[in-house]
This record gives sequence, C-alpha cells and structure tokens, in this order.
Amino acid sequence: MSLTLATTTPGEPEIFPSLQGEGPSAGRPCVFVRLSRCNLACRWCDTAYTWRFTGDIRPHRDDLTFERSENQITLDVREAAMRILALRPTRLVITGGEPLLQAPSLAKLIPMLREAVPALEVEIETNGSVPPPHAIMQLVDQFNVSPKLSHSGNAEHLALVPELLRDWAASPKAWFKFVVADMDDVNEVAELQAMYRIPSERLFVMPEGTSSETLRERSKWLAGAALTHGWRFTDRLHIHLYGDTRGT
Ligand SMILES: C[S@@+](CC[C@H](N)C(=O)[O-])C[C@H]1O[C@@H](n2cnc3c(N)ncnc32)[C@H](O)[C@@H]1O
Ligand SMILES: Nc1nc2[nH]cc(C(=O)O)c2c(=O)[nH]1
Ligand code: SF4
Ligand SMILES: [Mg+2]
Repeated sequence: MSLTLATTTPGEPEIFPSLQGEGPSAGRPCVFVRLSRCNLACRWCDTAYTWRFTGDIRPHRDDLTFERSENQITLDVREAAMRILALRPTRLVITGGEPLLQAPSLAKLIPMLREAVPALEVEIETNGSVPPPHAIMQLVDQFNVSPKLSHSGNAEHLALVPELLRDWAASPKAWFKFVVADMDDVNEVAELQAMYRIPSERLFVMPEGTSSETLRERSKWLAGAALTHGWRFTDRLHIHLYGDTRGT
C-alpha cells in the first residue's frame, strides 16, 4: 500500500517539523506530512503545486488524468512511517492537497505510527468535501475542516457538500476554519453557520493571504467581525515566521 506525497525539492517528500500555524492547536510543535492531489481547485490555494500539474486544468474531474510531476513522490506506507518516526513526533498534522483522497492508506499509516508512539496525536487538514471513512473518524483526534466559500471558485463542486457539512458539524472532533478575504465572505460564513448549525466554539475565521502584510491588513477588520459574530480568529503563524515556503 502506498501514499503519494508532495515534495519540497524533487525526490524529497514533504515531511517536516513545524509549529502548527493555524486553528485550535496553533503554536503546538508538530510533524507535518503533505500529501499530493486535490479534488478542488481553489483560486488562492497556497499549495497549488500539490495538484496543478502540466496539462491538468480541472483536477477534480474524473476524466482527466494527472501527469507525472516532480512535485509528487509515491512511497510505500512503511517507508513513509519510517521517515515520519525519524522526526520523533508527538503530534502529527496530515495535510495536502486533500488528504482524505488517500484515506485507505492513512488507515494503515496511523496504526503503524501508533505502534511506535502509542500516545501520538493526529490532526487532519481537510476541505470537508470528501466523506471520511469510519476507520478514519476513529483513528484521528482532530479534523481541521476548511469548507470553501464561493470566492474559492469551486461552485459546481461545492453543491455536493451540504450533507457532509452537517455531519462534520455534528462531530466534536471537527473544527471549522473558514478562509476569508472580504466582508462578503464573512456574510457567507454566517449563512453557512446558521444552515449547518456549526457551534461558534468550533468556528474559526482566518484571513486569506500568503504574506505578513496581507494577513495583518485583513486581520484588522476580520478580528472585529469575529468579535461581532462570537467566532474564533486564527492567524497564520507560519507565514509570519517563515513566509510562504515549502516544508515550513
Ligand atoms: C492547503 S490546505 C490543505 C488541506 C485541505 N485541502 C483544505 O483546503 O483544507 C490547508 C489549509 O490552508 C488554507 N489555505 C490555502 N490557501 C490559503 C491562502 N491563500 N490563505 C489562507 N489560507 C489558505 C486552506 O483553507 C486550509 O485550511
Ligand atoms: N506551520 C504550518 N502550519 C500549518 N497549518 C496548516 C498547514 C497546511 O498547509 O495545511 C500548515 C503548514 O503548512 N505549516
Ligand atoms: S481544497 Fe485545499 S489543497 Fe485543494 S485547492 Fe483548495 S486550499 Fe488547495
Ligand atoms: Mg499551509
């Protein structure tokens, strides 16, 4: 069984230690694993190298195949586990791309890691549009679910998501993290919250941006909107610390 990962440089799988930069566990030391491929295609995606390959215009369509890319590498699950364990993880963040596209391999990887580190805590970053298999719901401690608003440009795909969002909202393991670029987005978050009964306690808003300047500018009014609506606010610590750099 194998996993397809993103790469930092050709041939080097994107497995790295860093502080969690976003959401409910921001500031925690973690090991990150970034998987390749995504079912969506967000206009402002900061990791488009995980899915935008040559000749691949609509990656979430089944009729398009992915071309080989130096931005991805396939490893046996056992090899991926060894590389992760070498970094002595206490908490793991599995991200992408969309990690739930490789759920069956993750259901092999996580128990393998826990055999070596029984107390290992595991988070998954997901766009919330791929149904998580039961085994994954059991194995993972925390899901950082980032449903995409209309400004992401995934309109026709997002029409399929509503039922799933209701399920995520009902799970105490799911924390919502909405990427916001302007006040229209704030209003859309409020609508989704009401429609799917997302508890404010588990709802974060996060500014869209890949530079400190943009994040600071947007944080000023977004912090106010969070206060008005009773939501949580999260910055993107890693961008301030390291910039928009692979493997950080
Ligand atoms: C690259 S995604 C990978 C996981 C999954 N595909 C998702 O979208 O949740 C990781 C996180 O980064 C966020 N993100 C991506 N590009 C961003 C940007 N330009 N500004 C702010 N957040 C961004 C996503 O919304 C998500 O919360
Ligand atoms: N430090 C750090 N924190 C993160 N939180 C979510 C990330 C992601 O890309 O999913 C991320 C990332 O890439 N780096
Ligand atoms: S869902 Fe996540 S990885 Fe996929 S395009 Fe959007 S932000 Fe990027
Ligand atoms: Mg990121």
